[in-house]
Amino acid sequence: EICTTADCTQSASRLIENMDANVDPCDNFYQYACGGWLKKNIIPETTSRYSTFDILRDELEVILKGQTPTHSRASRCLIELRGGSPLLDMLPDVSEWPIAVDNWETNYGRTWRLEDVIAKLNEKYGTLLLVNFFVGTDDRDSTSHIIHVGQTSLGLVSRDYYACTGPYAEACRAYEQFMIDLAKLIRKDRGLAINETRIREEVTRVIDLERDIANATDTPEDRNNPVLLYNKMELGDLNANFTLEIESQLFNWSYFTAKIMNTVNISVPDTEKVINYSPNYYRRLNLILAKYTKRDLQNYMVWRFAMNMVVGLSRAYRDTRKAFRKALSGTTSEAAVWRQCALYVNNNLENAVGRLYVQEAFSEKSKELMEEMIKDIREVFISNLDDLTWMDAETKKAAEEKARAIRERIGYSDNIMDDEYLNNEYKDLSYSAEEYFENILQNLEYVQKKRLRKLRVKVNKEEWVTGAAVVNAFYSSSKNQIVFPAGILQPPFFSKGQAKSLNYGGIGMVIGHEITHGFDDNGRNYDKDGDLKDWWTPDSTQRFLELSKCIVDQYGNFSWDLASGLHLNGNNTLGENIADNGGIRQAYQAYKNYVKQHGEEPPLPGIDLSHDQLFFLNFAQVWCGTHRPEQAVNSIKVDVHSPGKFRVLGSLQNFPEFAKAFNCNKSSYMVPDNICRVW
Ligand SMILES: CCCCC[C@H](S)C(=O)N[C@@H](Cc1ccccc1)C(=O)N[C@@H](C)C(=O)O
Ligand SMILES: [Zn+2]
Repeated sequence: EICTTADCTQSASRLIENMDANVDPCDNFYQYACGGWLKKNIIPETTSRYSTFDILRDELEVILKGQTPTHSRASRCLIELRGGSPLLDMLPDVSEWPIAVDNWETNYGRTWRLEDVIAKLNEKYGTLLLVNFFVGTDDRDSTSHIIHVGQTSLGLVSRDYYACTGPYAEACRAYEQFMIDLAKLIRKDRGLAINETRIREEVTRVIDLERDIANATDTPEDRNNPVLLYNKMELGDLNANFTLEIESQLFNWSYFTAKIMNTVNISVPDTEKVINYSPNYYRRLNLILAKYTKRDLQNYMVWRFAMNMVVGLSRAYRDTRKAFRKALSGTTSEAAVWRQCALYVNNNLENAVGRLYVQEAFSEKSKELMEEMIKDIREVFISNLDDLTWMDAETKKAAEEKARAIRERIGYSDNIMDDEYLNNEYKDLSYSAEEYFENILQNLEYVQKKRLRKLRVKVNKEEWVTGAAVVNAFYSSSKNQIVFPAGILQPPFFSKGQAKSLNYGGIGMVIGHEITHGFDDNGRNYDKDGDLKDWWTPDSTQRFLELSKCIVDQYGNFSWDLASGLHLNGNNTLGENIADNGGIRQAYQAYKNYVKQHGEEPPLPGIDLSHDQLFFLNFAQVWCGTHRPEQAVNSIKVDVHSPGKFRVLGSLQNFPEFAKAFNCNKSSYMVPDNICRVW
């Protein structure tokens, strides 16, 4: 008989609302699953992407709003009253922004050193520029931390934007105008003359410099093999082999490292081992530096810092960024203040916020249900190894060991419920209601110092890689750990009262996704202890690469209308696509096992679909959503995930059980001639 509980009724109505039953599921399952959602939902002006996922995150912010003191009106007024002064007052600390001050050469240029500025921006402002110096887990010794130097991030999010043509033209124009407007506004506030021509000239040099830097960076495709990235050397070798020279001043790596690590009382000898993630970038960078002056470099670096800080200042300063934000995300208005605050506080005080969220919204019962599902799906992954004709027995054995070694984290870390632990975590922080901007600076320094201090400390494998109030799930290759924060343990992914078909199509698929990450093009390079060690036979590696190529090509063939027809990057999204393809298979088989053991579930009211079909429908509806065109171009360049629509189409095209569940015939779009399968 039909299930008429509240959970069944609610989930049935949600499924019916979101779908478009007039579409043939075998023609376009995404349109079939989400047609109703797409008709009813318009992207709000304040968001760049709007989907089931984003709505869950918005709802989470509402819960946080209820749990945290609302943002006082007074402090909003104070932010307006203070104008740009909090930023202007700290610029001298980073040797000033030449374009927005007079006599820079006299007051700063003479004693200026590249190492000093990069180091200060790093250790005090958590801004990693030009030389990306950071302390992280040693890929080949996951119990230790080690210094890394990598390539810089870019103001225009991806190196491709610097072509400044086609879909990138407006972003470049807006980026340049943003810098001009900010420089003029600061000079005006400082009562300095504004020579528009001179400002434009200097801004052009900064853009040219950053374009050269962008072209010096390795592409994401060249950085997806962790084995090739792992270049271990001594700190002293950096001086010998990676010369950086600016106006005939040699960059001293030892002096630079000391400048940063002295601030956390850690001495680093020249014999210290470091990892250089991007040797080629540093070789190319030196050639570029020869073309520019100290002033250009300083203009560039302070700009990259200031451009991110205007959001914490008055309206006039925030407005300089509007056109740039529109060009990169498509939004035409800022998110509501309380949402900005909820998001900021969640990102900066994740354990305090996580506790409030868990107390309000998480039920302990979820934990044991999740443990059972993880057990089921882990077993399915392992038993599926037997079917893989492409992997030899030796490699299969190692794969099984790694799969069994995966540790799980569900809901939240017990630490956050421990008052002493939490008070200790925040003991060095002291905020003031009148100094919003300084509070932000305090957080930047706090987080950065915490990271730098880890160098001489062992990796804590028990530490969670995420807060609890997060609608997402994670895999950590160095911890060989899968994590399901409380935020994702809710409908449509999961609810103890909803049908198992929906739970397996929702969170079940997520569980499979995270487990499969341990075996994707990146994760497969790490062994069961999270160390970069090859546990594959050459033959199995060869076969893995061939089968992955099928997925690279399949997703690379998808052209995205919202991104003016740009094709997905099958390489940059490979890991997530392999994870999706594994996840859907494992979750489905786990569901079939469940039914075999416990019998068919009662049908849902008002929707005459089998539970096999409901499994796929719920999986697909997680991805109902749409993007603003600017955001689509942005995400196709930087997001490691394929857009939701293609995550649904790609993974279901590769899974014959889907076609069977919907009786799709061989000629339909959802049943391609050849399918890809890795796990
Ligand atoms: C920088 C990357 C951060 C997220 C990476 C993890 S593995 C991830 O991909 N999580 C999945 C969770 C998931 C899986 C299957 C189905 C639904 C949801 C994910 O897709 N995360 C999206 C929302 C994201 O991080 O953008
Ligand atoms: Zn993932």
